Amino acid sequence: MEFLYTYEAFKLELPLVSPERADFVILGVPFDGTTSYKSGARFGPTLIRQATLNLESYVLDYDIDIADLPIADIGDIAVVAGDPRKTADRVRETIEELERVNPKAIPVLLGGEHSQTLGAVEALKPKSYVVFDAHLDLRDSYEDNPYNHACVARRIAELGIREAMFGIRSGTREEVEFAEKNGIRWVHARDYGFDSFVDLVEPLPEPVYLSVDIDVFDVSMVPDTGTPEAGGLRFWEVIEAIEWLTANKRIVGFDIMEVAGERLGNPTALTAAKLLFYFLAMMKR
Ligand SMILES: N=C(N)NCCCCNCCCN
Ligand SMILES: [Mn+2]
Ligand SMILES: [Mn+2]
Repeated sequence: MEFLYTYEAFKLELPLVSPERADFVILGVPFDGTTSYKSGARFGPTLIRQATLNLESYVLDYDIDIADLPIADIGDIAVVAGDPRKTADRVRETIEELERVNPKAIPVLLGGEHSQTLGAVEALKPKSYVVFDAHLDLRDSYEDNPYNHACVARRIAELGIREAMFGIRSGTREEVEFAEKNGIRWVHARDYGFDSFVDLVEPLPEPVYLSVDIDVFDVSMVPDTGTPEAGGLRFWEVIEAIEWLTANKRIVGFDIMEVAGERLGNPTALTAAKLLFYFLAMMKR
């Protein structure tokens, strides 16, 4: 099928099916318009897909071969350079197009700036937003733009969607106060543990949208991202949490955002690719 705003990208090197028949639909969002520190998010989708070439499709832990799963790759969103709102509208419209032909498909976004998660959430209308991120992303506006990547959780909260955040280690006093006033619960990276994850996520209503800003991981693992932060989570901490989530909550959408860089095979992309394969496998466990 044809989507209005996507173009053919370098696709995932797995046996692929059409979006009508897929359980999972990969969508690249190469938007890089509001990055405040390190640029290169426009290469995120390509970097992640290319990094998957290094991986076995068989995931040892679950005895699942993701080459056996019905996965589609519908390419990348044609971005409106410099306009995160217009680009996120295209993300929303693309996912709405997909919902019309296959309402059961789970969109999997590869990004690209975190600002673009808003478009996916607007289309999918989850009741809860679970996010791994170094940053609160609760600013009302940043660099004069309310659709900046640093505001995405604020815009999502304003839709009445419940939120829980993990791996946080950066924010402003205003963001902390906004979270407090609006019942947004978050766990500092220093305090993070599996039990804290279950405590916060268990009471959340379904369905859930799951977002991983790649900068949640320690900067040593993910140096190629827009706003890297020391003191992050380890790979298996995030995997164990998502294992619980996929086993216990209905997930309607997933993304891995803020992957950047200009060198193929960079550690950030390798981390994102591994996370992608684990997510797909654990959804079918
Ligand atoms: N959500 C985010 N990624 N936020 C990052 C904000 C960048 C803070 N710069 C601080 C600059 C101080 N001079
Ligand atoms: Mn972040
Ligand atoms: Mn973020």
